[in-house]
Amino acid sequence: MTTVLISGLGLIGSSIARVIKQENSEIEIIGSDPDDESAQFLLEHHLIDDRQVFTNAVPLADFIILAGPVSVVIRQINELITLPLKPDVFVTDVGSTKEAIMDAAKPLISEGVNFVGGHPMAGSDKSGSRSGKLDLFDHAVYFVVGGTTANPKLVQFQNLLSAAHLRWQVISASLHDQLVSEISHVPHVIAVTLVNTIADDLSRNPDALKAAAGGFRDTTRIAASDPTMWTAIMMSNAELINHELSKFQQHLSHFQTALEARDEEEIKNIFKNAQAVRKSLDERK
Ligand SMILES: NC(=O)c1ccc[n+]([C@@H]2O[C@H](COP(=O)([O-])OP(=O)(O)OC[C@H]3O[C@@H](n4cnc5c(N)ncnc54)[C@H](O)[C@@H]3O)[C@@H](O)[C@H]2O)c1
Ligand SMILES: O=C(O)C(=O)C[C@]1(C(=O)O)C=C[C@@H](O)C=C1
Repeated sequence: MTTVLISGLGLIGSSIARVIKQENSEIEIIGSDPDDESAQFLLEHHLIDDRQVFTNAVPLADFIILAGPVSVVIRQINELITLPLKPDVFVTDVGSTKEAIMDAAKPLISEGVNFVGGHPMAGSDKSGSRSGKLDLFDHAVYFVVGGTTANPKLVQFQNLLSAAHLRWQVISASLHDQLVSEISHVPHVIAVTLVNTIADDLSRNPDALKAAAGGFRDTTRIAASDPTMWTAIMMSNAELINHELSKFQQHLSHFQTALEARDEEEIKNIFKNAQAVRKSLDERK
């Protein structure tokens, strides 16, 4: 019997459990999470078969999927070095940054443990196991760091997730973190900053926020995400995010200069450029 340990039964961990059970119901999934409510929900819905503490579950697992916040993933990788593991265990994670995680995994890898970093490029502003969905990852890119198709256990792991029809992409940790700083982390900071700016301005009239239509809602949905998860992401990719934020500030200053000068042509050029780029994103889908 194949045993999969999922540590972290929130949005991503529970969605992975759903995907595995969809086509591989015979696989035993052990869930591990300090949150009783998330674990209980998955047990009741037969999406995990058992719940155990991390240290007890690790020696039983053929596949270990670390799905807690990035800071917890790093802590658990360090813990794995001290725990008894099955000789051919495959260890992976789903964390949103990869350099810090791959660095933490170096001692484990040099002990011969089959560790491959991972990151599904799909998610939501919701958290917890109730929010997980079978189709959360449908046709999404799934980044793989440190793995090749010559790794039979990685291929088995990919087969476990076949119900999600993922688009697997091998990438280096540094390129990954650069890319996600631009397409995920900075957008998050901007959404959060926008909400806080407006909230300050509207503090004496809270009902005004309820009038917000699609524009505000679409640009700020992700600001409702879990602060613990996002703080861990910021802490582990701070330098690149900071660098990208400086570029953002330059673009913002450029826009302000054009606005102050009532430079109609430049304002329209800025909008035209963004429109073309944003439309091309939908065409490529
Ligand atoms: N939310 C997204 O959109 C998204 C997308 C891709 C990857 N990720 C990454 O996936 C990971 C999980 O994110 P999520 O959205 O599922 O968050 P979540 O908040 O829904 O779930 C995280 C879970 O980890 C649990 N946890 C905390 N400490 C733990 C510990 N010591 N041992 C075991 N579990 C522990 C929490 O109780 C919670 O249930 C993060 O590393 C995140 O960066 C998130
Ligand atoms: O769709 C969302 O709500 C997300 O925030 C998903 C999202 C992102 O696109 O930034 C969030 C974090 C991840 O690591 C990957 C995906």
